[in-house]
Amino acid sequence: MTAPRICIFGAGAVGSHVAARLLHAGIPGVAVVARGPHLAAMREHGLTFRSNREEFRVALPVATDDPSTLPPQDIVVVTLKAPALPAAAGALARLLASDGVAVFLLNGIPWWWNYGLREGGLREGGGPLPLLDPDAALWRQVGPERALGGVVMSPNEIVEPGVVIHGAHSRFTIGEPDGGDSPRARGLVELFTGAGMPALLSTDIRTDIWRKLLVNAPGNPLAALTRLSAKDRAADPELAELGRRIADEVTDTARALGYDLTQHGDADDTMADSTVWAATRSETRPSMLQDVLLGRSTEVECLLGQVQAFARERSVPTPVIDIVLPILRGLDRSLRR
Ligand SMILES: NC(=O)C1=CN([C@@H]2O[C@H](COP(=O)(O)OP(=O)(O)OC[C@H]3O[C@@H](n4cnc5c(N)ncnc54)[C@H](OP(=O)(O)O)[C@@H]3O)[C@@H](O)[C@H]2O)C=CC1
Ligand SMILES: CC(C)(CO)C(=O)C(=O)O
Repeated sequence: MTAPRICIFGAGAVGSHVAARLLHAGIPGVAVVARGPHLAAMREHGLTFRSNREEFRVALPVATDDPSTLPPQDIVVVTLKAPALPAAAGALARLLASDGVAVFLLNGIPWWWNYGLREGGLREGGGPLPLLDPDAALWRQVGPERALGGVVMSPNEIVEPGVVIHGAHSRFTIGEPDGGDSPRARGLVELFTGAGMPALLSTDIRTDIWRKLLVNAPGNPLAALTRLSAKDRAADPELAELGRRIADEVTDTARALGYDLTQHGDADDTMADSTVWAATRSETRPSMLQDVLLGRSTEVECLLGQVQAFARERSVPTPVIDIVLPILRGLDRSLRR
């Protein structure tokens, strides 16, 4: 049997971590789609992975900014930021083999949310979410049936072109939108685990997504708006309280949709670990703060905008999100200019 073709699409912080681990583990058939100075540095010097426990460098056999030069891929690990996804829909659709699968390793509510809903969700059988997939390009071209959901618990940052630093332990949670235990989801979990990236198969990926949102919906916007680390925000009682209130509004919204975030989810131990380091220990800059510092657009809609949209559909009050969201949208607009 030939090795599957695996492509990391959007190798920035998280994607470079994944690519480095797969290549370091000797997994064949790994290609990387990246761009700009990071791509140039990786091509010239390889990709350096650094954490407080280890440092290694891998050569990239195939690295390009033009996915159309790659053969059809069996597995595409998508690590773009959410605002970059719609524009990449056509390239992603062409890159995937007809029976290929794309795992979306992103924070926040994903574009495929309304696919494979079992119960308790919004608009069962509904289609694309306008805030996340405005022209339905992802829904129509990639197709939610080729998507797997992912939750990333792994702080990473590109500190210079060609170098990714990793701030604490990692956990990747992967699941089918319909909660099924499929060979393709299981295969991905085995691939990640075998390459030294602890991974879990989730049979309830939406609950796991909501639970990670409890970290990101308060943490990323407040980090982006204040430019403070998680540790410094946790030390400020007013910011900590604001964060708690956003998390409560996320919990209320999830509950109204049928997701009980007080129950243990598939990735619960991960959440416990994450909450500890995200809230108290971490000096790592959350991904949205990295975006602001680099002058890039932010993941405002998948982290807060869609939560507010869900809340409004279910008449859940979100007074704090209603204030923070327009400010964050304003910041986002200023960065897009
Ligand atoms: N970083 C972190 O610690 C964590 C991030 N996450 C989540 O993971 C997801 C990925 O985040 P992260 O890795 O930080 O994001 P990054 O911005 O670091 O990585 C995305 C990469 O994709 C590149 N890119 C964008 N469009 C294209 C394109 N068309 N072709 C080729 N390359 C492209 C970007 O390049 P350019 O820089 O030029 O735009 C960037 O290098 C997000 O949803 C984030 O919230 C989750 C947990 C932790
Ligand atoms: C949990 C955290 C904050 C890890 O850095 C993250 O998910 C992010 O940076 O987006």
